[in-house]
Amino acid sequence: MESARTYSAAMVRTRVTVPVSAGSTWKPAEMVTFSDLIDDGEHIAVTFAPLSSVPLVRLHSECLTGDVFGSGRCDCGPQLDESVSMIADAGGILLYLRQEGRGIGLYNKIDTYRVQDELQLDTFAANRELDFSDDSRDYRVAAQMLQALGVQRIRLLTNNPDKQAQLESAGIAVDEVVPTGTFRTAYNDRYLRAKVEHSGHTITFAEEAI
Ligand SMILES: Nc1nc2c(ncn2[C@@H]2O[C@H](COP(=O)(O)OP(=O)(O)OP(=O)(O)O)[C@@H](O)[C@H]2O)c(=O)[nH]1
Ligand SMILES: [Zn+2]
Repeated sequence: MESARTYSAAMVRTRVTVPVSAGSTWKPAEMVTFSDLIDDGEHIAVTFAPLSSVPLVRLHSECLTGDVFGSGRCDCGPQLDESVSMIADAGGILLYLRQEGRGIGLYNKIDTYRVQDELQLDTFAANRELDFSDDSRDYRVAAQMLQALGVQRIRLLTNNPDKQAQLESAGIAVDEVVPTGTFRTAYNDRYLRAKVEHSGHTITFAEEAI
């Protein structure tokens, strides 16, 4: 991967409008693809009008098990639904980043699930058990996508401080961080607590039993 200073500008490749189901209605969304992204991934931007000069933006890392199949082991599916609704209402951009398993890929993530179950490890310890780093995601590609869309300042929808830090290092001004909801279940409670302990996510836990 090229360094932050030397990567070339990405360009918009194709824009198409599709109707997207958001809440109880359909909203037109533009699906945008790119050329010359630094990691050669097929990342996609989904934009909803109106786009203000400081749009609401979500960087969502791919999670096939949660986003598509509704797995309750994580909070990705409900976070994605919430993001689409909020951005469809307010206008803004969802960057759907093909960073499955915090960057290690789908099969490796499922291997870490097996290790979590067999050795009673949390999500980060299981990565290390299989010789992966805690989190291999590089968000410079998201900065490139925003710059290709002409966006320099954003309101960022996340609980993950690393997304803000990496975007700012790559030249995107984060004027405000908007927290996502807390989508806690009996199945993902340990996963959410590990995110707070290991990567400093700001997640508020209600005290009631689940
Ligand atoms: N390696 C690994 N990856 C996981 C596990 N559970 C979920 N993931 C991945 O974690 C990522 C979560 O992505 P996001 O929801 O965008 O990021 P986040 O760090 O939780 O930050 P915010 O949701 O923005 O607060 C996805 O790529 C999932 O596939 C796990 O147990 N192991
Ligand atoms: Zn997930």
